[in-house]
Amino acid sequence: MTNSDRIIVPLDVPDLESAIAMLDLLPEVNFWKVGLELFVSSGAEILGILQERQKKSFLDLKFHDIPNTVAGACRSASRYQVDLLTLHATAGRQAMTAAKEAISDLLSPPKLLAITVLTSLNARELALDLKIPLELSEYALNLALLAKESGIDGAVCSPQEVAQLRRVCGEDFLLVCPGVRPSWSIKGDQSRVMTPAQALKAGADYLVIGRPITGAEEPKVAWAKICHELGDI
Ligand SMILES: O=C(O)c1cc(=O)[nH]c(=O)n1[C@@H]1O[C@H](COP(=O)(O)O)[C@@H](O)[C@H]1O
Repeated sequence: MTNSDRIIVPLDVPDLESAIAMLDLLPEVNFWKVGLELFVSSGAEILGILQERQKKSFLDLKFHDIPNTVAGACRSASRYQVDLLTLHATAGRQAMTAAKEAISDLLSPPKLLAITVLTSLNARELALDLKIPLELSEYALNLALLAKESGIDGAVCSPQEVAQLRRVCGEDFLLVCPGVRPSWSIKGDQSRVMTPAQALKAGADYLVIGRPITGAEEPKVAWAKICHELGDI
């Protein structure tokens, strides 16, 4: 796999037409993420389009509910044949175990990823607003280990925690990092960031890179620049 195959680009757009326009603009991208904005506005149609175009897909709906509801949602989402699917680790052990169990009899179930600590949060918010009494990195590690123990395939974490998670959770645990910013792009609402090269070097399997590409004046140029920085082009 080349480094550019490790980049997942989110289709964070308000409607299906904009999503298709983005796919047409960036045929080089092989892995796309469909999140709340597009799924809530336009439903599952985009997932069929990605399949027709032989692209890999990540359905990022971040389920967070009681075990029965999370399990049912994962089972329902699996009908779209996506490669990756997210739920929150803070839903707890029972919800994660039930989610895994709910898709265990399927022929090609999606890999389940647990959200640890959102990359937009900083240590101050975690301590003062959310009243979490642990260091941010320790909290992220605890959530990742809980996910692993519950049979979840991997975690979503910031690049700033990925080296530690890789060390403790092992090579087989899938680690996907948003919060990735090339040196030439702005952070926006992301808080715990690293560059694409740093994030891969730290041990990420996949990077989620959105606005630095999709919000660029010329998305194709931004994509090529990132691939070049990763040594691909
Ligand atoms: O689950 C995610 O993908 C996710 C988790 C997280 O902690 N932080 C995070 O930014 N994301 C998603 O990753 C993408 C990041 O987009 P950009 O900030 O535009 O690069 C968005 O689609 C977010 O929904």
